[in-house]
Amino acid sequence: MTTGVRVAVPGSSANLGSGFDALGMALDIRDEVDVRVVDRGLVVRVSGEGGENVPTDETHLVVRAFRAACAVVGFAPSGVEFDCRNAIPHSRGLGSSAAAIVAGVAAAYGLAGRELDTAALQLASEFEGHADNAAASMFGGVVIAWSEGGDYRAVRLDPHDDLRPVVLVPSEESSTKTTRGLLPAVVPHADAAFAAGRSALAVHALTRDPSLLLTALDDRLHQSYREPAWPATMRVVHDLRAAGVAAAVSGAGPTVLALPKDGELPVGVDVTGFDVRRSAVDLGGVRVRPLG
Ligand SMILES: Nc1ncnc2c1ncn2[C@@H]1O[C@H](COP(=O)(O)OP(=O)(O)O)[C@@H](O)[C@H]1O
Ligand SMILES: N[C@@H](CCOP(=O)(O)O)C(=O)O
Repeated sequence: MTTGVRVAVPGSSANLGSGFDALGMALDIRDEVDVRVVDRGLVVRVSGEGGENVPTDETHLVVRAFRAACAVVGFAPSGVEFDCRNAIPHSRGLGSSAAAIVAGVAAAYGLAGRELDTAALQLASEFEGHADNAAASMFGGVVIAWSEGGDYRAVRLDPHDDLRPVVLVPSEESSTKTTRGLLPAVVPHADAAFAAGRSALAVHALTRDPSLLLTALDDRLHQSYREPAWPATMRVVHDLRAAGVAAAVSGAGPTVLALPKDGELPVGVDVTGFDVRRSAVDLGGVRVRPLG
């Protein structure tokens, strides 16, 4: 049995505008976690993003997901050490929590010599509360995620080669839990119909015809309700869209996801206060390899 694994897990952008809680895309920004089985105890070391804020005991999210996955695969380590090197910004809508959870699950499966399976996606999605980010981090590419009678499921799609994501990351944080609380219990039927059409179109635009992205990423289910949490984000989304760039709030915000035709943002859109990062779609999802 392997006594150590290195896990590299991508962040993600969920919703993709019109696909609230359903669509996700993996991004080429990765956290890396080394997990080693030792004689006893628990050690958690964290560097990079969130290093000063996350706990370093059993309540650490990677550890919690690891323990839960160990129970699923029947693996009982005597002791364990975690070295977390984080690159995915926390609480910005780039799927850091899902990535942490997928890292913990993948580490447990890797140490037990098991391939990731439907139970792994189920566990990661239950932890997160929705499967869009978790499936993207697990499988890479573009995902459609759904739940059925309590079971979380997802399919992975190959993104169109021309997708050149740009993420605009503000310094302010926003908790996904908090902004889910801003969503109404019901929406107008016309908005639901709009969302059904646009999200179906988004699947085509993301995989076959990016010229349709501007129309396809238009949302009526979540962004406007959440706007009070991040007005500057919505101003940038509106300005980019008015300039012809497909843009949406990434996940539950406050990052903006843009998919400009050539990967370049137009001059003239004021992005002051945002760290503009050119990215790429991560195609492979979480990677696990033995540690030497
Ligand atoms: N790599 C990580 N290690 C430990 N905890 C993490 C990690 N990433 C995220 N978290 C936890 O998840 C919270 C952010 O989750 P959330 O509000 O869903 O935002 P995000 O969009 O970044 O997933 C952080 O404040 C932290 O408590
Ligand atoms: N569908 C979820 C996605 C949350 O993504 P995150 O990266 O902000 O955690 C939602 O919109 O609540």
